[in-house]
Amino acid sequence: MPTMLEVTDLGHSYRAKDGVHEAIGGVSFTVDAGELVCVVGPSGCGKSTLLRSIAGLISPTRGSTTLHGSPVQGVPDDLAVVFQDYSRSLFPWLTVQRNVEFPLRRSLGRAERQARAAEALDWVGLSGVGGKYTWQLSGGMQQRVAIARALAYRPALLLMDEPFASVDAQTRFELEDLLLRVTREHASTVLVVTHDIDESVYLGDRILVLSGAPSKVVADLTVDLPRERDQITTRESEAFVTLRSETARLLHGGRPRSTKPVTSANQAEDGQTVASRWADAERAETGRRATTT
Ligand SMILES: Nc1ncnc2c1ncn2[C@@H]1O[C@H](COP(=O)(O)OP(=O)(O)OP(=O)(O)O)[C@@H](O)[C@H]1O
Repeated sequence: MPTMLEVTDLGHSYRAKDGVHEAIGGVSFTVDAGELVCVVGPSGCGKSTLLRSIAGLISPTRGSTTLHGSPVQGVPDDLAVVFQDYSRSLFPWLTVQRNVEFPLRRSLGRAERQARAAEALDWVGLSGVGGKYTWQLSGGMQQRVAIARALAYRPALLLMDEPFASVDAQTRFELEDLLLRVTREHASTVLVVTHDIDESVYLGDRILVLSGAPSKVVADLTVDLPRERDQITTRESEAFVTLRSETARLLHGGRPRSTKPVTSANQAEDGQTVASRWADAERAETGRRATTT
């Protein structure tokens, strides 16, 4: 499969009251067309910053991103983002149908826009609710509207930032299955940021494990599970349990089991160096938070 996304030595620093805070410390990876890649990392390591940089919403302080070969400078036309907080990303004064049509208003005529929105609502099982307002729907249904809106746009890359963190556990499972079904049916390329290790294994073709800030890729794990997944049998399988443990171990500063570099694109780092820097960063972050609260 051709490379859809190429992130090279991406770094971002914020100006803070007490100086400069380096959130991302030089991250490199690629995502092939049709892949679903999950990004996990400790809280505050810069996952959202990474996603916002890839989306062109902020300018990284170093490195570069290309989307199907074109440098990302500003928000690319063929990219869609789904955020955790659906209540802030959907417009309460528009109907569900109009919300889904909204990003298409400049690129398509009315009839085609309506057809695309209706089709996307059908993909997410919401064909009957196009005339309702978003506030008349449950949280899970609202997030399905947000997913439909992103898919109707037919993006080259779908970015998702903790997309299911605001719904209850049962709805989360349903939305995970919905995402797997619709993105596979449409061969979508997806990058999902999540803090949930189980979710990263359940959804991903690959998992990128980030260190604490300034974050780096400490492991690029291939999810060796059948593409057809099931909330019960997949989660019970030995391969799932093993990969979940390995991801958790790496997240808590364990050394990558492999002695070879974690990704060909990532600057090779010694696992011990990463682990100890991670612990240092977490201690610094805890101290920083304690002094600011
Ligand atoms: N606009 C900003 N200005 C200054 N610092 C920021 C800004 N946004 C984020 N940060 C800091 O950058 C670091 C990374 O934040 P980010 O939200 O990207 O992390 P995260 O891994 O997504 O966090 P979480 O898992 O808690 O959602 C944090 O220390 C955060 O406080």
